[in-house]
Amino acid sequence: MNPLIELENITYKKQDKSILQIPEFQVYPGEFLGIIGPNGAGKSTLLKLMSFLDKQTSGNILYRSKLVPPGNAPLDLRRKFSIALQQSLLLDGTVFQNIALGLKIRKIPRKTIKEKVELWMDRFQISHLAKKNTATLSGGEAQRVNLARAMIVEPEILFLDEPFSALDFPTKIKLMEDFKAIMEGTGTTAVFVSHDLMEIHFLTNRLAITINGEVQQSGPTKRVLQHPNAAASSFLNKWKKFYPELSSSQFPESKLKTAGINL
Ligand SMILES: Nc1ncnc2c1ncn2[C@@H]1O[C@H](COP(=O)(O)OP(=O)(O)OP(=O)(O)O)[C@@H](O)[C@H]1O
Repeated sequence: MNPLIELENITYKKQDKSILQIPEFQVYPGEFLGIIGPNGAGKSTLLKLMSFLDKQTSGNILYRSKLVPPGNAPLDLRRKFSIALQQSLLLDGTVFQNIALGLKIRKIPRKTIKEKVELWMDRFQISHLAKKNTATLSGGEAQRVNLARAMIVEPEILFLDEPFSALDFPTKIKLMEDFKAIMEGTGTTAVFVSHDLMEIHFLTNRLAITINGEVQQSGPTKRVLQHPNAAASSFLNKWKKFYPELSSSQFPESKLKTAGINL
């Protein structure tokens, strides 16, 4: 399968400090790719480069095998992507208006916008909030609006930077379950930066462990978690206090089930 995005010999530096060095990395169609690693490892920077929000210092990024001019990705390409961050960054206005935004910018007819907003509010179970001002939403509601707003434009890739990390545990679990079902239903490719192994295990089917600006290991999520290399182990070891079974060959599905997550 041809990758959607390919990174070749990427470096990223700030004030002469090397932040990323990635000889090669790919995002494949239909996958839910997780990127995990310690603070400052370069996860968000990697996501910004792949979504063309920032420009690499050297190296090439290809989209569907075509070289994208560094720092100059065309608008029609950038419009193929959606991004959802930890802070939902909703505009003042109603839930309906916020979700409609991307379609309005694309000059979609009003009737189609209404139908699509209703569909996506239904999928994210927020139809009852349509007329509410976004300033009055709970954290979980706001993140549902944020994700609906990102998905309504039917992106080729959805980039997610810790969208669940500010939510309390029961809110997070319910949203992740609903979100997973939506993503499986649409088959949208996703790239998901997270600190949280539970989120990664629940949502992703491929995983890249990033440490000190390098992708230390990547592969199918369960395989990477069950058979981490030496560098990945040093990061994953910190999770042992939450998931002691991680040190054995069996990843702790029982623990997640106890936490209310069905795999
Ligand atoms: N614009 C910038 N100027 C200077 N340093 C930067 C800049 N952007 C990122 N960095 C540095 O690059 C490194 C990687 O940052 P990045 O935010 O990508 O890491 P991260 O893995 O996403 O971290 P976290 O998990 O804490 O969010 C950090 O040391 C950060 O301080």
